[in-house]
Amino acid sequence: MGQGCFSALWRRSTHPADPQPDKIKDAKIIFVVGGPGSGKGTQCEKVVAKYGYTHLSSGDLLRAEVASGSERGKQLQAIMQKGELVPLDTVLDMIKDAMIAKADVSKGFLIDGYPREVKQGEEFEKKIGAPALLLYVDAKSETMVKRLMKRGETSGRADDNEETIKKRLDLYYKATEPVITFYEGRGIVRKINSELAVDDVFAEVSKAIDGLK
Ligand SMILES: Nc1ncnc2c1ncn2[C@H]1C[C@H](O)[C@@H](COP(=O)(O)OP(=O)(O)O)O1
Ligand SMILES: [Mg+2]
Repeated sequence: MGQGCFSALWRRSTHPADPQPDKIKDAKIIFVVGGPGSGKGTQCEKVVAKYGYTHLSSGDLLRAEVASGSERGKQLQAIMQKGELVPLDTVLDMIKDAMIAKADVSKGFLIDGYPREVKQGEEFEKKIGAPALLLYVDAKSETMVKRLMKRGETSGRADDNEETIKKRLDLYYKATEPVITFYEGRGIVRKINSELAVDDVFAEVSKAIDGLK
């Protein structure tokens, strides 16, 4: 998406009188939650191909915004360079803008990498809507480390190195696992065994999505 388009959406979606956000009010929303390297992105790609959902990865959105050189990207980069957390509202507004942009063509939305903590889930529901399903992509921490180290050989991602991987895993167990417990209370969590081969994992994912209709 060009940055001109993005900033236009940014202005529109934050205007209180604008009808645009209504377009996503009834959208089918799936949260995809799992540790780094558990296979979220891999499964989301397959869901896009089979079901026509739109895949929105919060990390990809942030990285794309930085790469675009836009004003918002520059602000994000400055925050990230200082080693500070990107504000919750910024990530959420980016997701919301991307959802509005795709509302007419999408069968539903896969929200990957968000919420990272319970508070983010609550804010999402206030500003956008409630998820119909939470796919809990579950792999052992040894498996995640192994996959990330391998991904790091080609991903070019600065965070795919042993030291950062440990930190990301710690944060995942501390902050993100409570998200799963929170939504278990609502009965929308489907646990997916991501230790299996990609296609076998996808068979479980498909069953969970088919169960939505
Ligand atoms: N079921 C599976 N079996 C083996 N490798 C897998 C796998 N699912 C994903 N991978 C590989 C692909 C990537 O190189 C790496 C991390 O996957 P990913 O989809 O990028 O994870 P995430 O988006 O959860 O961080 O592991
Ligand atoms: Mg990913």
